[in-house]
Amino acid sequence: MKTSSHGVVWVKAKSDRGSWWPASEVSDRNAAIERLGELALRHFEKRNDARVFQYFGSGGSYELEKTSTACVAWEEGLEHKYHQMKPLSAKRAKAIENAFAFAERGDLSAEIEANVVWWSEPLPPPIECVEEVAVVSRRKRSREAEVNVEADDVETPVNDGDEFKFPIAASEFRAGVKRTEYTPPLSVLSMGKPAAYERINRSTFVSVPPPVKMHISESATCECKQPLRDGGGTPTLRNGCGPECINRKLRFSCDSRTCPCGDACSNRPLSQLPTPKTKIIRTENRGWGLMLQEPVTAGTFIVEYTGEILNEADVANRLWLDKQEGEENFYLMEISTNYVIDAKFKGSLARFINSGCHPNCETQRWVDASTNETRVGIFAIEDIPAGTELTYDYHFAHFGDASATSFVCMCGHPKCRGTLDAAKREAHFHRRIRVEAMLAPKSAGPKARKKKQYVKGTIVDHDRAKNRYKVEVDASADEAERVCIWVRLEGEGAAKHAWLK
Ligand SMILES: C[S@@+](CC[C@H](N)C(=O)[O-])C[C@H]1O[C@@H](n2cnc3c(N)ncnc32)[C@H](O)[C@@H]1O
Repeated sequence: MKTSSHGVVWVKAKSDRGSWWPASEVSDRNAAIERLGELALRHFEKRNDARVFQYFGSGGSYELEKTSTACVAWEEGLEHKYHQMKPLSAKRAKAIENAFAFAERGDLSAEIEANVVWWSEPLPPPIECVEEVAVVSRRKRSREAEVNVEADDVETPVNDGDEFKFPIAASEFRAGVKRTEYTPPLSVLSMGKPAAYERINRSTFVSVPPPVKMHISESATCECKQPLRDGGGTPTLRNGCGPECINRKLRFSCDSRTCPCGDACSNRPLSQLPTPKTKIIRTENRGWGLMLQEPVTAGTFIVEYTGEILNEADVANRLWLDKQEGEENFYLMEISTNYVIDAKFKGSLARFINSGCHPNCETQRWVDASTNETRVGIFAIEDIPAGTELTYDYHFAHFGDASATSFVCMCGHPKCRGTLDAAKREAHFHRRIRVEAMLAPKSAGPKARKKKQYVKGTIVDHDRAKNRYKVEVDASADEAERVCIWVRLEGEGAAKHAWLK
């Protein structure tokens, strides 16, 4: 196991309000300035004494610091630095996660020399090592093995009083605790509870006019029959408007004023439906998440996605503010351009559900028959056991500036497509395919004739203009390098292909 973390340092820059950040010093100052472009030139052309750092977790950009920057080796005084990091922002947590993963790889001198800038974006390939988490108190230094810390409840902070929980320094890893693929135990870096927000059961209309009840003659009414009543003449169950209800089939929730099933109607507006028990948890690398606490079957309604309803202009304003504040979590759900639900300040537990490439839930749009209001519900798409984290596919659209948030998907599924970006996801990004192509085996030499053959590979790019997909072909035994081919999958000239599981 490599324990050296050569090259990773803690940096305390004046510009960062005096807190420590993990970074790596860059040896080729000129190359860094060139990468940063004009802005850096203007700042630093007169400052030959400036040291150049690349901050972890900063999205790949360099930051050049003046000599006032304090800098210590990664291993030194870690405990002390963590104390200074309270409260830990999501951005810094990500930076530390990246630095840990980077430090674990050992000697970085070659990469630093070559001015490699890969470490801020996707994590480096995992390496096998021992994972241990320490609990350190300011007064007495005790250590406990602790792997999955989760917030017990939103009301109870993970961290209490003087205790700070953090992953121990690379050099302190001890053998025989737990063998696993290295994933930095970020959950324990999170102290406290999710940022404050107001829990609301129904969306509030901020920049869109609130819905008004329509005249009953206009509301969509189903043709269901009143369900059977018990002896007293009162419906005992909400068993009206079942799967055959035309409103339900069209995803309209019935209008209680006109529904033939009356009180027995089960096709109510989302906010009136029963929901299973859930709990907020701290995930390893995607911030907070929502876990199911009781099993549900496929099709079960989980929770309504509520928030403040905004128009396009207000969304743009809020995004601008988010960018100024370095906000990394986005809670926007777009119904249409001028009708966006923002759950950042007000919302339901649905705001904690993360995106997944192999999700167990989906979003469904339902229209309230009495007001025509569109509401969004999260529904299970498979039977989900208790204790499972809930996920749905965000199909994340770039709201405004694409650089405002990270689009790297960290759902952790073996077939993760690596991105939250809807455009890439819809373009079959990272899907496995078997496709017919003209290729020559490499071992046959450069003059070998190409022949039609089926190859397996992964979609890595999409050329929208030409509607072609780039497939990275799996390297066969006689090929040292991977080959990429462009293929058309739809329309004229489409290659024969099949999607692989
Ligand atoms: C609606 S919030 C979900 C709750 C959020 N994790 C939190 O801590 O509040 C959406 C944000 O969660 C993060 N997120 C959700 N799913 C993710 C995923 N699969 N990979 C990486 N980040 C994810 C992103 O920062 C995204 O902007």
